[in-house]
Amino acid sequence: MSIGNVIPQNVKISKLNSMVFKMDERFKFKCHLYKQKSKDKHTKADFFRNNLMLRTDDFFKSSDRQDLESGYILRQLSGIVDDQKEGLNNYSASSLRISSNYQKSSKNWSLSSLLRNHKSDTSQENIAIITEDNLKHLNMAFQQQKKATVHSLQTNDLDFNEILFSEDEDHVPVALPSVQTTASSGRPRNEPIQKKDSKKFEMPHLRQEAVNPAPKNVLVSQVLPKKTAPVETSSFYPSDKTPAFNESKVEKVNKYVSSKLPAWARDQIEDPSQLHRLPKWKLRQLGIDLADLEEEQDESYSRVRAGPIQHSHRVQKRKLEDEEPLYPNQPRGFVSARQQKLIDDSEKNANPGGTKKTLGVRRGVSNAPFIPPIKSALSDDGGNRRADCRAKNYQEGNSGRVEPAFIEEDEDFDPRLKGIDKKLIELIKNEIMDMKSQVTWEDVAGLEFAKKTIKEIVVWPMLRPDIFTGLRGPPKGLLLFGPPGTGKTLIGKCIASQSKSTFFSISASSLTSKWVGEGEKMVRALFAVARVHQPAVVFIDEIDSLLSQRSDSEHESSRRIKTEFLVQLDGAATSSEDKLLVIGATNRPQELDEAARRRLVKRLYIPLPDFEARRQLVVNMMKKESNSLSKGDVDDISQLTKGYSGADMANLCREAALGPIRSIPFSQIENISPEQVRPVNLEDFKAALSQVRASVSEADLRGYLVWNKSFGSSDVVE
Ligand SMILES: Nc1ncnc2c1ncn2[C@@H]1O[C@H](COP(=O)(O)OP(=O)(O)OP(=O)(O)O)[C@@H](O)[C@H]1O
Repeated sequence: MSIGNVIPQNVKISKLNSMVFKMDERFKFKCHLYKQKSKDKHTKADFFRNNLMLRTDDFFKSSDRQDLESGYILRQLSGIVDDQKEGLNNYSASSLRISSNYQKSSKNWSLSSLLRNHKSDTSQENIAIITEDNLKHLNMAFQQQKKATVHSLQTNDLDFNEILFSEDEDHVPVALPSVQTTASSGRPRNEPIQKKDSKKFEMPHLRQEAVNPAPKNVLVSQVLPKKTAPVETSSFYPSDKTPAFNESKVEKVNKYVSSKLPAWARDQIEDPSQLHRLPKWKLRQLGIDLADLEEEQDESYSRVRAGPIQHSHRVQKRKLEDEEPLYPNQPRGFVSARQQKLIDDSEKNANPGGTKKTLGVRRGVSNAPFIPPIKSALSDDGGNRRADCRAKNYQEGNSGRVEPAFIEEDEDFDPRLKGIDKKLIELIKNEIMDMKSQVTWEDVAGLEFAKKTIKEIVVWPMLRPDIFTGLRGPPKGLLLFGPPGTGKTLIGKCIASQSKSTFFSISASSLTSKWVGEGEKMVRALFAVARVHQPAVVFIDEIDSLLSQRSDSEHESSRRIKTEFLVQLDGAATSSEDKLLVIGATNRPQELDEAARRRLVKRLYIPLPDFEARRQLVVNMMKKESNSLSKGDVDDISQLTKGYSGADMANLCREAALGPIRSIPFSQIENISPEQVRPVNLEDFKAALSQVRASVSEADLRGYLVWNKSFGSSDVVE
């Protein structure tokens, strides 16, 4: 009787399809599992063969089998075994070819698609390749193979290590005996195949197994040692190795595998305590991935300990150091896609410290001890190279900037920069001011109170950190506010060159970025780099544009920058040990956010220069120029320039210095020597006064005075 006879001819494909689905819930479930879990084609082919084997087994055992089911199984068998090119009969090397013959990996793997693929084969001729006799014969051979396997396992002929610890993923296909195909033998299709003994049915590649008869692709029950004949644990491990996990881990794996086993496979398990010995590829066929268990454990571990990156670390460590696998069947060197992703992520983030991204908390910043800028006893006894370096700079009269080579070396190892983009670090480092031109306190005309206060809170604590401790500790923020051109930036430059600290000159625009999210990263990077280079001063000109009052209408990104700045300036995780001073300069103090105002503890009014300051300004500026100004002339100029800012005074001096040039006839300009140019005199200043006016209005000044009265740190005599 041919197979064609057992398939009702009047059943339409769609009907057949739905009937098969109804009848075969188990297979459907496995297909589903398979689709979920399996990624590679090897598994697909193995899975298909395994299911086919199970089905064939059931088919022959079942007394009340349905004709339809029989027909379906036989159709599959006929396709797989007898396909002219890639059937099992012609199976050569690649197991993938079998599966790809029937199912492209991109397509859904289901019975319905299998049936669809066979639509064209519904003719009796095509599906009746195998006769019932053939199938009986197949079953017989199959049973023989099964028996041989079980026998091998029981008698320990089999090398358990090879089965259980095999890293070879290229499985031998199921031990179905081959049958003669029309193509290979030219035998009429519905003619029964002659009975042959199982040896003769062996496929070429299976013949090699005679040396080691273990079929690698066997049923669960075949792989598991029998309860009655337990295998010594020691035989599962190479003698010089101990099991990679302890007893509790074995239990966990057993429990996990047992819980994940499909019902049909669970029925076949004879000894659940040996489930951990199943090879990984076998587990994968069953839709179980031990990496999931590992991850579950790691997640619970990391919840208690350090955070999720710990896991990837462990995986990475295992990969790099080739340490013992977490479970016995895990092949060395094999890393699952999920594990690889975690490794890649952790490498990408370059965050081996495992510091967790937290909101409002300084990343990975330790409470680093303060490093004094001058050579101290601490550095003498090998305490700190940076202190030595800074002390060297100090002694040599260099600016506060540390040697670039040293910075490089230092940063490579500084954990405070971990997790911060290297490009941002570079950008910030470019903002470090190298004060080649020294600015002294004498260059700043007037502003005595401001200078004294700044010396107190900036320069001295940097030079003598041992004295300025506790309550005497310097503030973290200083605000210089006042009319434009009064010397706020100049004071910043002076601090940079006088305090022997690393000076970062930052403008609000360099901290903002068109890329959303980059701004706060810049702020974070700024503070991290500054902490690495402490003692450090961060000078932010026009700070009002960065820390203006927060409002509902403003853009989310600028709001985040502000928040990050405030947190970095004085947040939960900022350390009081940090020698970091932020100096903000603004001529719009009333626009500052109140939280920022609070953090900028010292708020110094930098007023317009008074009479004495204007005098000093004129003297300072004119000393480089040839002039004929008497003391009285300078007093007159100072008197006439009331309300002028420092910048206005500088402009006035420049304008006055052009007076002698203007007095030279145009025809002589080309030939005149510098010595022949007359000196600057009072008349030039008087002429210049009509050109250069005060830039600050009375109304503006009143505004500053009011704000200073409310929030300023100094009293100004009006
Ligand atoms: N007190 C001062 N002593 C000496 N020079 C001064 C003083 N004030 C202003 N100047 C001169 O004015 C120029 C501009 O000053 P500076 O840039 O420091 O002003 P500012 O207060 O920062 O102005 P803005 O608020 O507009 O930024 C300086 O280069 C300097 O030449």
